[in-house]
Amino acid sequence: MDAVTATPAAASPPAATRNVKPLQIEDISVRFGGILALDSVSFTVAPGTIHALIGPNGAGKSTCFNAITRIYPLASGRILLGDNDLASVPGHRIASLGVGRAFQNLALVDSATVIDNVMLGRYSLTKGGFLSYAVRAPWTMKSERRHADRAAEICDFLGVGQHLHRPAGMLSYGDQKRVDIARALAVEPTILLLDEPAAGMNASETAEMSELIRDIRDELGISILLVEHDMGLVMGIADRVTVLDFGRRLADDVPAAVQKDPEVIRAYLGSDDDERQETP
Ligand SMILES: Nc1ncnc2c1ncn2[C@@H]1O[C@H](COP(=O)(O)OP(=O)(O)OP(=O)(O)O)[C@@H](O)[C@H]1O
Repeated sequence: MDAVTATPAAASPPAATRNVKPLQIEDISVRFGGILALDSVSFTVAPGTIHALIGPNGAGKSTCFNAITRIYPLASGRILLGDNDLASVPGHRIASLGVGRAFQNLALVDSATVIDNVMLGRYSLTKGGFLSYAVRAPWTMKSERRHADRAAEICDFLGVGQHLHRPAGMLSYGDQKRVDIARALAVEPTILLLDEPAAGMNASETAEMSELIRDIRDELGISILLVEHDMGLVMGIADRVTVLDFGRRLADDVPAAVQKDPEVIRAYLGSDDDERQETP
């Protein structure tokens, strides 16, 4: 669907069931040698909202996700989740601060069961971490039961509760996507980063994914930052949209306004000599 013709979302009030804080991206820049992949980008994900980050190929969307999760260092700027400056904590602590991330290329262990994959996301919440569970230290058994129950509950919520003891690799692609989101939700995040959740899906799977993303916002009350090329999905569910182009912020507004923005239309449609065209 074209960026300009997708149907805007009906206004829906953000839920507030957890202690959800704003994610503030303040003037961040990321550099790869001579390439400025992000150039002083700012935007705020308001608590309990679905916020889409869109832009043509190479605009800097994945770089932004990787900066938030500390995979890439910032050249400058700040990323605040509530009072916590994410840039000042080690990468492995990001999940425990409340940031969950589901990946475009699924981050599942195919041969492990669904429940074990989701439990992998859970270890960031445990005192002894993965190792004490791996060696089955006695003090971990009771808490493992509790965490497994919660992991199963999350799988039920995502509609994959019937597959708990099947190897993840045996599930359909759509169900594997759900398990990957369950793994991200297992850290009990206050913000969930979703990287192209509808990639590779047909129209009915995409509609189900839209529903699921709405449910996560409305029923869990957490914020969602979404990178997605399917403009039908984005304009249908996002409360707010930030548009990047060549590493710069081009627009930041409600979907209906972004769709009419001439700069955004130009970035997506390109000019006659622009090779970056894509059909969102
Ligand atoms: N690890 C890296 N090393 C060098 N350059 C990189 C690296 N990651 C991204 N880039 C460059 O940074 C720019 C932004 O890339 P990025 O992957 O963030 O764009 P994107 O908006 O996610 O694109 P797409 O929609 O195609 O995934 C591009 O010029 C890209 O080539």
